Amino acid sequence: MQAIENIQNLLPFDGELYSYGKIYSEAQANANLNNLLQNIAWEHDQVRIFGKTHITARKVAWYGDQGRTYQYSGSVKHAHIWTPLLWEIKSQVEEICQATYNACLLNLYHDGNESMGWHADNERSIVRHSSIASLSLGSRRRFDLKHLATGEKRSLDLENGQLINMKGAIQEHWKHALAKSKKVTDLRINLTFRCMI
Ligand SMILES: O=C(O)CCC(=O)C(=O)O
Ligand SMILES: [Fe+2]
Repeated sequence: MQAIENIQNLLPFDGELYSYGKIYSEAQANANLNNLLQNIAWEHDQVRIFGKTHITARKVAWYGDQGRTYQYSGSVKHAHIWTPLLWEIKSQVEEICQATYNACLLNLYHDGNESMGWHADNERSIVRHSSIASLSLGSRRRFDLKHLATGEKRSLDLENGQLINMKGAIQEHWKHALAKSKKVTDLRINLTFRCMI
């Protein structure tokens, strides 16, 4: 893990993106992945595209502070209460990113066929310009960013145990996506810690 002073913004303008590198050893990252596979209430997501509801192959889960519901993607999400491990990871991520979070969206990609399309996390239910910390566990996958106005692109290979942090105006000016990959045959879990209104 790098000291916070050494961390550089990876975006050229209009927002902030930081990578803290791998915050867990390979063994610890694998142990966390296995724990989350077992103990998270995974379910398939529903997304509406051009008015039609689709069930995603990717699985998701919402966790957060007790009794909270969140407006997200046009529906109300009831958050499960933090598991002991999620709470521990949240505390570690808060310390590294110097921010506090009250919710976590988890995504489970079974292999490289499963992906996430271009989007910004710019819902009104997210505190404006707040930090969204994103922890990767499992298979290495490519994370792409594209500036809305200029088309400027950036890409990062996200490793097992790597933590990144999106902040400031990034969600207003950049979209991001998790690319498909034919080469990836194993699973990946991603955790995004968020500050919801
Ligand atoms: O899996 C990833 O790295 C991306 C997840 C993401 O963009 C999101 O949950 O909003
Ligand atoms: Fe996102």
